[in-house]
Amino acid sequence: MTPPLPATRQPRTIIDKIWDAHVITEQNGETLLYVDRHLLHDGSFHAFDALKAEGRKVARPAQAIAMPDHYVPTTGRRFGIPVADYRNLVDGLVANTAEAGITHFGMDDPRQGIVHIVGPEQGFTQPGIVLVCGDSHTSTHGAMGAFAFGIGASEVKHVLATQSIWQRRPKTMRIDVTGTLPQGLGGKDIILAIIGQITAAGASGHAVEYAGPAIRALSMEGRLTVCNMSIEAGARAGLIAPDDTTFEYLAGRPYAPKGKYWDAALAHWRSLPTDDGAQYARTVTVDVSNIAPMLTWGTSPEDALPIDGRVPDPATLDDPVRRESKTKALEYMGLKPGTPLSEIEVDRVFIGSCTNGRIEDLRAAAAVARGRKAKVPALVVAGSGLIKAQAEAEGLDRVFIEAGFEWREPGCSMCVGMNGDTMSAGMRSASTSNRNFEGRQGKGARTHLMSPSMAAAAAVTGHFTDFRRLDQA
Ligand SMILES: CC(C)[C@H](C(=O)O)[C@@H](O)C(=O)O
Ligand code: SF4
Repeated sequence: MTPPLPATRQPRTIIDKIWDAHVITEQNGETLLYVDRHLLHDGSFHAFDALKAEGRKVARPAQAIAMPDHYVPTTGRRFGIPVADYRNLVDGLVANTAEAGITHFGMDDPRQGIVHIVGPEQGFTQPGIVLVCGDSHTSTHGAMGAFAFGIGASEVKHVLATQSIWQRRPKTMRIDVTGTLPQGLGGKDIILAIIGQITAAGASGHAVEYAGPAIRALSMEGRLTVCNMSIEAGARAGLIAPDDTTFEYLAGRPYAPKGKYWDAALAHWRSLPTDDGAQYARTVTVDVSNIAPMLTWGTSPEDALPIDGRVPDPATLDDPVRRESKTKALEYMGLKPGTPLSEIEVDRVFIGSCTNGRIEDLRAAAAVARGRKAKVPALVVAGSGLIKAQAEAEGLDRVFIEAGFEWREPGCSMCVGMNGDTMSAGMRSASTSNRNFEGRQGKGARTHLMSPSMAAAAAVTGHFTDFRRLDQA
């Protein structure tokens, strides 16, 4: 009889491979994982305060980068931050990182932006690494083949002090995205279709690998959008095996390895994809060949439908708990069952965030805005200073400004409104961000999630519109 293969020779998923390579020790069902890279933002002050209170120091400052994103103003930056509370947080990050010797991209540094945009952009995010950040959308970085997840403030302190973190091994789940995505649709449509199908709790407790032809065909930007919203399906992390798209994106970026180190890294990265025959706890298939541009109607990202749909009727739901929660959602959203989505009017448009604030997103929105005029106030907020500069070099800022859109400085902005970019109660937005929870963009504000093309189409028509049929709208 042939002896069984040792554990490390069994076919493994990419998730298992990265996990196994980072185990330091195990205790009571938990694993101490080595952390390769750590991202810090202006909400990290609790962790620095706690570290100081314990008289401890940052163990590996070279393995972190920091930047303000949540609290930075998107206008009038050269006058500083007028609100003292926000200013103190942004200044606090400057002081904490200077003391620890951590690289910091300040508000006037062109590299500043949303952490989840800047990590990949700088090549700080790489395949095969464990990357953490005190922010739920850290799953974004999984698009480059990293095992990346959000952590809480006390865990941020632990990582600062030890460069390691205690974790329970997540269950693995594969989401196969099959079919050919219709022309003009992108990562946002895919992830909204996935969450619409599996629900906001569909991946709870799992680390998800997105696979299949529709994922392989996506650009790096589109993949980042998909992985960004893993957390909105309840996943602990979401990742995509690295391939030539990943390597081409990474080559030459400031933190990417160079010369012989690049060659060695590439050989390692090519060994990461899931082995044939590897087992996942769960597998789900989502076919995207026939989807139309997707948007949400309710207060959960799972409330997603194609633009040719109608507001659903909760009365038709069998489960009383869901019936009640969806009825409440419609009440909050001020919508009636049966209303065609394309007849819903909007008051505000937000194009930006770590979901859709990348150059490809701005190009897609500009293609719709070009030669048209915004009917409602629309904000365009690049995900980083470098993306803003690139967009300006391509003349996209002129396209937006001529169409009556506002062209702002980089940050989280109206995705969460922590910097004051909010809208008032009862207002309705078309937003390229990732969360449509009650109050997300201001108390009583109503958020509809969609792609940049769809948000721009809403801006120029004043209602939700299939951007592919704009000439008939
Ligand atoms: C403020 C921050 C910690 C929060 C997060 O964890 O995601 C924010 O980025 C969000 O998107 O809600
Ligand atoms: S852009 Fe939005 S989702 Fe992303 S980190 Fe900022 S607040 Fe969170």
